[in-house]
Amino acid sequence: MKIALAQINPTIGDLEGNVRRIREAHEQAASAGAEWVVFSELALSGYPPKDLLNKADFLLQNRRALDALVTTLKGPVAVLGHVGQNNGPTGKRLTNAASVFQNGSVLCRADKLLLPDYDVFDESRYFDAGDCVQLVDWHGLKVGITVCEDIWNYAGFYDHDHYRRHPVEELAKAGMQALINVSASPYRTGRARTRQELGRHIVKETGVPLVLVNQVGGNDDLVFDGHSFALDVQGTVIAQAKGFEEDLVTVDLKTGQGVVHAVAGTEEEELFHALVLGVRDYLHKCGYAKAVVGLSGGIDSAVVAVLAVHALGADNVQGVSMPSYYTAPESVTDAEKLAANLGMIYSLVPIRKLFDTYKNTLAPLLGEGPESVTEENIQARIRGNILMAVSNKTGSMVLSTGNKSEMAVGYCTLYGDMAGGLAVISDVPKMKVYQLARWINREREIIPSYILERPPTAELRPNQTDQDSLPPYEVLDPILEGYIERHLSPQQLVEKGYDVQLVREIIQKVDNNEYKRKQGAPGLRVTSKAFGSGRRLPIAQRYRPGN
Ligand SMILES: Nc1ncnc2c1ncn2[C@@H]1O[C@H](COP(=O)(O)OP(=O)(O)OC[C@H]2O[C@@H]([n+]3cccc(C(=O)O)c3)[C@H](O)[C@@H]2O)[C@@H](O)[C@H]1O
Ligand SMILES: Nc1ncnc2c1ncn2[C@@H]1O[C@H](COP(=O)(O)OP(=O)(O)OP(=O)(O)O)[C@@H](O)[C@H]1O
Ligand SMILES: NC(=O)CC[C@H](N)C(=O)O
Repeated sequence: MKIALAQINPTIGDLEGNVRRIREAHEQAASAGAEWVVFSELALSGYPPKDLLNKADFLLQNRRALDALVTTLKGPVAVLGHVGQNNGPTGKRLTNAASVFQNGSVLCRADKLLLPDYDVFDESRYFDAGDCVQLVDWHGLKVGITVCEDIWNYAGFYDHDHYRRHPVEELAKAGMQALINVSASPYRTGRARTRQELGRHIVKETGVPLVLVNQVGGNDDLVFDGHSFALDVQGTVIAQAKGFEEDLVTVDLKTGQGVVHAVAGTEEEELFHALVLGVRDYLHKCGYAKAVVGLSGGIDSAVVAVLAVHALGADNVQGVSMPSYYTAPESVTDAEKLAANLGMIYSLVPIRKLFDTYKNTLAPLLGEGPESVTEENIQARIRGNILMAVSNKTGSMVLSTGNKSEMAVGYCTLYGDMAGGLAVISDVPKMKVYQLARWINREREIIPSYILERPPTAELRPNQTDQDSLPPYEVLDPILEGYIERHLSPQQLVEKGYDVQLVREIIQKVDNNEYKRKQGAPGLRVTSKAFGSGRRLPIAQRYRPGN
């Protein structure tokens, strides 16, 4: 049985474009001699379609597109993820389905049995779970068809431990001889490895080969890394699609002969590709080709500029240096050097005069007295305003540069440096930003070395450094990771050796700044818990953790 793993990058709601991609991949697979072509979860609509599923016309378009594919695709069997719609009084709403069809006949439709509702997933808001597992008989070979989460609850291996069903075990009991899984499993650090570990666990326990086809591409905050694969019964990788790009690989389940691409180097390399794909797809899928970013001469904007240039091309990225009174000369020269190294567009717009005008204009309102956070924020907001003006005039999108550590504690200005369409590194803690920068510079200096060496500073008042307001990032980041990603209590953090007062202060800052993050641009999710759709907290609330 020769199978093609069709790893396509669908755009949510672009039925026409997605159908075209599906047809092209099907043709390519047929030319490569495949008998089956497997696509990813909800490949037809793109994953996740969210409340589009509440629109009758969207569902109609989906149904028509599916019908057209079922009736017109000739040749190999297709396994396609799509919205399951039920004609007649079945009592069901929609399902998250994978249909198996060939030359006009539907051989089976597997409705997803386990609907994830944790973190960024919200599936039972839209879908009903399927009733039973599905096996297709292919010339005597019983092939189990599953949809993503269906395989993530198997013999002690799970993402979420509240499901009562174990679809893989049910399939094994029903005599399954090969397992297919259509997935939309988003990237986070190490995820591709975890997926394969799960796969190896399944094939070893069940004794059947596994083919898993994952979506690739960015859809809003989520980045799908692809990395589709097939494993034989020993757990050997017999097909491996590339990471972070469309791909089609074939494998013969009988002989174990398949295309195996080398994947994933270091964690930093993977993160870099995930962020580049996230930026490219967010902008392109929103209809933007160009981006603009404020270049402060600091590490965050430098890394964002590098990512943007890789995602969009140097000619499509503009960096703007906007020095104020407190900007060190090196900040401007380094911004210029960085732009030159990247070959991107560079502009210099000093903001001193604008800042003076603001202060003079506001003096009657704000009174005399020393400068404070108010003036710090005015500078950040002048810069945000300038970047948005460039965006409006040139049709580019502003990329905001705040990292996860700052977003966590609110060390950022609303409508200032938080202005922008996409928060590129808002799920990357500051220490990781440095790691990424060192990886970027691994062969030659792209980010000027002084940017990596200087103490981090917002340069919004004389001689300011981040450490005037925050503990060193080496201390801050692990506390944030414990609190946000691992849900540790203050007491558990203290038991890890952190100062009790410090832990309390940091947690309070995180909790108090929910309002800022709610108003911030969407950010690319690259960890197990990002700010955004997977972390929903009330804003006006008074809960404080006990011990
Ligand atoms: N619950 C709530 N719901 C909605 N809005 C709420 C709110 N609580 C306060 N607010 C509003 O938010 C305002 C305070 O927020 P905001 O104006 O942003 O300013 P704020 O948080 O007071 O100050 C920003 C801090 O970030 C630092 N910063 C700025 C820029 C860049 C960097 C960097 O290193 O990258 C650091 C800056 O030095 C300063 O210490 C309040 O005046 C109020 O208007
Ligand atoms: N002088 C400047 N010129 C252009 N943009 C600036 C300037 N200062 C700040 N910005 C913009 O505001 C963002 C917030 O930067 P700031 O220097 O306040 O703190 P940061 O978090 O340390 O960021 P970075 O590491 O990029 O400096 C910057 O990333 C940049 O996009
Ligand atoms: N689409 C899904 O069912 C995704 C859930 C799955 N456990 C994952 O993240 O890989």
